[in-house]
Amino acid sequence: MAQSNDFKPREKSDFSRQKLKKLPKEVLCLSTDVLSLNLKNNRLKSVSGISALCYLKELNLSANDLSEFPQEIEELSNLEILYLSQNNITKIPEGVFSQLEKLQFLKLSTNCLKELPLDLGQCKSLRYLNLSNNHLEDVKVLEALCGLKELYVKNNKLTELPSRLFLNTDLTKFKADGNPLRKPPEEVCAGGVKSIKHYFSSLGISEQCVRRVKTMFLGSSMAGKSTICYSLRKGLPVEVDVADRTVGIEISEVQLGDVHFLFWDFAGHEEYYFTHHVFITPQAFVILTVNLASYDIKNPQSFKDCVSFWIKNVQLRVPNAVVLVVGTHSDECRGVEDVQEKKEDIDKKIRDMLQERKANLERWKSNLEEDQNKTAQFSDQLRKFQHCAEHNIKVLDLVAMDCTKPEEIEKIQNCILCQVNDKTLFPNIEKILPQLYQEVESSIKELKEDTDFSGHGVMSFEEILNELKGKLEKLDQEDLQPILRYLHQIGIIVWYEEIADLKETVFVEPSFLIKLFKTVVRHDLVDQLQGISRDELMEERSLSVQRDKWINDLKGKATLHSAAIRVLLRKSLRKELEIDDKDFFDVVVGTRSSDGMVLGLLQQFEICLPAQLTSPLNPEARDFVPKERWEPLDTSVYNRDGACLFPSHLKDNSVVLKMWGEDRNDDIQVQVYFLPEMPHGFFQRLIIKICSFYPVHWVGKDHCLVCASNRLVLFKEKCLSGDQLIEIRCKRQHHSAHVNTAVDMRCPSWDMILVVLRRLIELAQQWPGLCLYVCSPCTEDGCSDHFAWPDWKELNGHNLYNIQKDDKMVCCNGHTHRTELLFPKVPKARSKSDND
Ligand SMILES: Nc1nc2c(ncn2[C@@H]2O[C@H](COP(=O)(O)OP(=O)(O)OP(=O)(O)O)[C@@H](O)[C@H]2O)c(=O)[nH]1
Repeated sequence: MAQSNDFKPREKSDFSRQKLKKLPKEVLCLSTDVLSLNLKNNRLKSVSGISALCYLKELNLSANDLSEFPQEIEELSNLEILYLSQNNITKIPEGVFSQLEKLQFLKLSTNCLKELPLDLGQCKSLRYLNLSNNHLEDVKVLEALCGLKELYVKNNKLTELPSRLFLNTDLTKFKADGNPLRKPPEEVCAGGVKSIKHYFSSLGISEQCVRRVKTMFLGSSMAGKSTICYSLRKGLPVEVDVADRTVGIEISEVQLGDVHFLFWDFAGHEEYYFTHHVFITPQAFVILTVNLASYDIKNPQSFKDCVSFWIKNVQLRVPNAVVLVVGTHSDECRGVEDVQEKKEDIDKKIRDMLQERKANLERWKSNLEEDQNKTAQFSDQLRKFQHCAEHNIKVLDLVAMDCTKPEEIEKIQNCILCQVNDKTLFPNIEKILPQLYQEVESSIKELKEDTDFSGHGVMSFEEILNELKGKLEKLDQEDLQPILRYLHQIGIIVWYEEIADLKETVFVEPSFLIKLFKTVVRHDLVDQLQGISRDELMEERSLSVQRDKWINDLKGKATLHSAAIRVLLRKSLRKELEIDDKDFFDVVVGTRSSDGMVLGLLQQFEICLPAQLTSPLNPEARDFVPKERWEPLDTSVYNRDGACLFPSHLKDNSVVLKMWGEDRNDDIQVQVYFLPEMPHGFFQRLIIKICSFYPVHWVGKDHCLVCASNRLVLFKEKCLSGDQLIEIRCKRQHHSAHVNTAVDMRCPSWDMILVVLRRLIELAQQWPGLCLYVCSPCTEDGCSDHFAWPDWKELNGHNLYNIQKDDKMVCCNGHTHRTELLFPKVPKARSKSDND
């Protein structure tokens, strides 16, 4: 059809979220001049007739029930943007994409694609392509797309990526996490496009195949983790002194057969759990040690402490991890039968626990499906539940052992080797690496031995480059960056290039860093403070009264003064590492006028919150409004030499409760349920995240109150009928009669609640095995009904205020609520001006 002069293209047609099962007449009767059609979030199984809309430039068919690729799309030759994500498409016929010459943006994520059509390579205009969450094994066809700028292939079955895709295109954004990649390994991909480009160009010179597995030893204190690690390293039983507790994490390298193991021995004492999850990374092999002698079949707490706590934590972080349970101290049990009985008990309880988790997820999924029939769309959430139910942790049957016998050490060694060589359990321990990567790794290991750096291994990037150049002449900065990034990912070195202050610093001895951490994050911190000598105090120009205050503030307010941190760090460096170098102390430990590296790292890991000893709280602090620029308070007025708040040390909520008062029925409330459960330390990390944002705050054990513009928002950890949740509350403003409350109800309190909610969701993403369920409870006394929040993850700030369209909502027990008290809805009068 020729375009006439008076042709005025119509803008957009929106038919999203209407539960459509087929294209309605209104769509088919649309004038053919429509340019953009949104059919997202319906239940369409086909889109017959769509080819009539031949001027379409943008078509959104995401979140529908399409199982076949709609062939008619090939006739929409003007199409530039096509969304087809979140359907069940299994195959794309050949010949469609060769017709779509103008297509620039294609989103096909979250489908069931096993392969790509060959003619996709002919879509030369494509700039953006998202193929994440499919079953693709090969993406070679994409090599031909030389104009591609962004490519996402997360969570597929890719083992190799085509080199030309990186060497011949202008790709700037690329994500491939969650693939069993060997060429390049996932750890190289994590470094970004530049690193992958460097990898492929170095691979051209020469390559090597390495078999490497990160192995994490977890379990309660005294279970025997260090004993197994040391014994495997030596090939003989090694007795560990009872007084010699692992603090933090110990890292070592061991070669067993042709597999190179990186052992991470995690401390079993509870105080250290808080930092563990950061180091529990995908694809690792987990060895869970259980002391069989102290395990008590009859006491459910015993299973909880020794087994289920650990498995649940790993599962939340790495949902498809492989766990080998090793039962130690079998020699101290009451005979063979006792060992066998305990083994069977643990194996059975683990099976039941995993089954229960699955059943719980199914239950919540059915609830959501029921809600979906009544109210809104929950496709994202349903998919997440499905994904969690399908990706189950693999827990191998318990192997009992006596760590004091050489033959038992050999037995466990063979068992570990046998498991990692099982391709069904570990499909990708093999990695292809350029020769240069291996050479740099070996040279860094040699450097560690060098006396100049031994002990701390803190080096600048320049120093490393200069040192290595002595051995590898051609190595330059461009080579070293991606290789260090890779070595950081596999845990051989630590390099936080994203933290401005640490960009130039490389820790070639990761255990040094962990030793520094353990000085501050430890169970006996009060004892440590008490043990500070007079000389050590003098060095910090402090008196013993100050030390008493440090102890009192730690006990009473969970706050550790920066001066105390410096004293403890210096002491630990001198004692454990025999380092006594003032310049080094100043950089690592810090001074009265500048924070050292350790403080920066503790904050980076969200372990503590910078606190002020005499903080000028300002309840009038400017308000946060989504999408608007927000400036924090002028922090220059703060006393620089402050303190750190460790929320995990807090014992009660009295400070918070004093400020907040009683909960009231008319508080605006949102509840976020954690399924299957809340990760350890989640609430404390949320406190740190939120309080870094709202400088006026009060913190308690499991309550936290933040304030801005005289409005208070409380969030607290709760447990209701066995389900764990975080409740976010804001007191309603009470107005005099003449004020239009409806207008004021789009109050900043919702904005503040949403800030907390967004940060919470952001944090939860660090635990891929975690599902969240967000709802507003019915606030009538005694009513347990609630209103589930629909899929809102993808909604932008503006739409968030309109997630429910009706003015009133009624719970299943007949209680009516104004929608704006349940969801952040813009009242009509206000929404218009907002839109303007
Ligand atoms: N008799 C006997 N003793 C064992 C066995 N395994 C470990 N031990 C001893 O138990 C004690 C604790 O072992 P560790 O290896 O230090 O325990 P851990 O799990 O590393 O403990 P944390 O460092 O607190 O996390 C040590 O004295 C070991 O020698 C065993 O199978 N039999």
